Amino acid sequence: MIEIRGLSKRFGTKTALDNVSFTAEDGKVTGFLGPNGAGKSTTMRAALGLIRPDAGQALIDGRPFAKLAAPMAEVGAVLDAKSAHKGRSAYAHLRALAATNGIGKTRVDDVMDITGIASVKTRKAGKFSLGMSQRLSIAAALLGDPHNLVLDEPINGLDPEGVKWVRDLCRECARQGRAVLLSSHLMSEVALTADNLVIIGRGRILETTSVESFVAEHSGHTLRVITPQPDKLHAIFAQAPGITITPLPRSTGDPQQGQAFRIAGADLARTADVFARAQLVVYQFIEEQASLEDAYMALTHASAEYVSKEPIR
Ligand SMILES: Nc1ncnc2c1ncn2[C@@H]1O[C@H](COP(=O)(O)OP(=O)(O)OP(=O)(O)O)[C@@H](O)[C@H]1O
Repeated sequence: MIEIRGLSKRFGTKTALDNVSFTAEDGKVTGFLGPNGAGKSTTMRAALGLIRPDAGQALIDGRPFAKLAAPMAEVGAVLDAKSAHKGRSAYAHLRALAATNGIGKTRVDDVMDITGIASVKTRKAGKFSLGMSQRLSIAAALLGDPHNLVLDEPINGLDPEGVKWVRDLCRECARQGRAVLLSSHLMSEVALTADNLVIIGRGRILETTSVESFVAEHSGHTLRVITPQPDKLHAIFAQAPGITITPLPRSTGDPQQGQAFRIAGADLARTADVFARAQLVVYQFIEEQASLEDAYMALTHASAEYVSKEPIR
């Protein structure tokens, strides 16, 4: 179990973490999501004792990293895929790590098999593609057969087969009872892999929830309507509890006249019937599948540090 308790960290005048707390439970994959610069890596580095927080603490199975008796057996980490010595072969890199941590040769062979890099064991790490480097980092993380895994954007650079492999590996590790903390900035990826979600923006926790709850809350159908009679539209649903009407910005291809709205909580056929009986004029009426990515973007947009303001010209 990885417990993050009230972590705060400033770099100069920059607040990287502001009272961050959450738990990555045993037997679960915890997706750690946030836009660039949100504080994911800083939190993970603090959990691994690489950064000293200004306040709060991070505990691995109840103890700070510095107090772990056999760190590689307790927590394995992928922080930087390209951290291996460029001039060393993959095997020599893993062998050196194993030797300094009292881990035998057979485990080196095991993790090379698990991560699919046995056939390139003699190749220098500097010649590895980003995807192969990710596999090598994961092999190093697994060396000590750790009870906890901290994986910072492990799918970066992987091809679809590699992405699926990381997903299956995370699921299998959780099934074996390990705590897996997996960072990403892609909701679509995390939703397929994680049990729980921790969403962070500008160093603050925005939401901690389960994937199941997030999906149930955000992936429903909504209706999009464009009407020149917005007052009439509001009047139709004025007495309808559970139905919300939100004005939408105009999209490319929308009719020139009328105002666009999203209607949540209403059924397509019944709404069409109500519109017909009320003689509401509509220029467009469609059912949309709200995407998880949209919900996540809406949640984090206000706290995104790097947002493009201009379209590409
Ligand atoms: N060593 C450092 N010195 C100064 N500022 C730092 C340092 N490390 C991180 N920061 C700043 O702290 C904030 C959080 O950074 P962090 O790397 O934790 O974000 P992240 O969520 O991992 O982002 P990304 O997805 O881009 O990796 C950012 O504004 C970053 O610029």
